[in-house]
Amino acid sequence: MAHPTTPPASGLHAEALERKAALRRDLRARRRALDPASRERQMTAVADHLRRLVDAAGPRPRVAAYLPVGAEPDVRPVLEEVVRAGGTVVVPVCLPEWQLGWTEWTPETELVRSERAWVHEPSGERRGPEAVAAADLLLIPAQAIDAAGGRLGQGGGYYDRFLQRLHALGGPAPLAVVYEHEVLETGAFPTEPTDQPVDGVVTASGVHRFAL
Ligand SMILES: Nc1nc2c(c(=O)[nH]1)N(C=O)[C@@H](CNc1ccc(C(=O)N[C@@H](CCC(=O)O)C(=O)O)cc1)CN2
Ligand SMILES: Nc1ncnc2c1ncn2[C@@H]1O[C@H](COP(=O)(O)OP(=O)(O)OP(=O)(O)O)[C@@H](O)[C@H]1O
Repeated sequence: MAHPTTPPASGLHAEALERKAALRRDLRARRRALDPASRERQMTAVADHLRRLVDAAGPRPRVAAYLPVGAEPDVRPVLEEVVRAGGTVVVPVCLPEWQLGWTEWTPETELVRSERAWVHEPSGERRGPEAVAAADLLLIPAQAIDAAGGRLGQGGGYYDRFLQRLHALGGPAPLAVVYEHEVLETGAFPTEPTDQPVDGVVTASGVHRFAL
């Protein structure tokens, strides 16, 4: 049997989950249809903003980020620069029960297809949330962010569960990285009590921090 990519829906939330699933399909299609010139322009600007955030962390920056899949914003060039500059990068790995573990990454790290989600990840030693709590910068993927910092992800609830655990440890403020058209008005997607907001969002327009 194939591994389920999303947890079973409880009856109570079924309607909200269906609305989110429909919006996810639209957003995926829009990402794939992005004009290559616009994608390129946005990624260049995003990389400039990310470089400034990394520089502000001082020497040997410690960054927790994601390895992009599909048409997700490509943060990899900046992650490569972090490693070249003597810093460290940790990336997520999908564990059972929709939990995220973390593992160190360099441009040489071999990636394997996750058994649990449509992502590639390193097969090295798994670390817990303390690997991220020690980071200077935490970049997370999203399909959309609303004007209050609400996050629409891939639907696994991986980051909701993880951010809840991270907050108990302190740790860096999570920043989502998305395309400009993916910052939506509040109410554009339903939020649930378990949804963990982000502290800010990085787009081509800049770094915007929400008043939480
Ligand atoms: N890069 C990345 N890593 C991540 C996540 C993520 O969202 N992005 N996750 C967050 O929980 C976890 C994995 N969950 C995922 C669940 C579904 C899909 C997926 O079906 N992706 C589509 C379309 C992606 C797009 O273009 O927007 C695909 O690849 O077809 C990806 C990740 C952990 N690692
Ligand atoms: N801390 C939690 N404990 C139990 N269930 C949770 C928790 N956080 C989220 N969930 C459940 O996980 C499911 C998926 O959540 P949601 O649609 O918010 O995923 P997402 O944030 O888009 O996904 P991802 O973080 O993987 O990108 C929902 O049914 C939600 O209720």
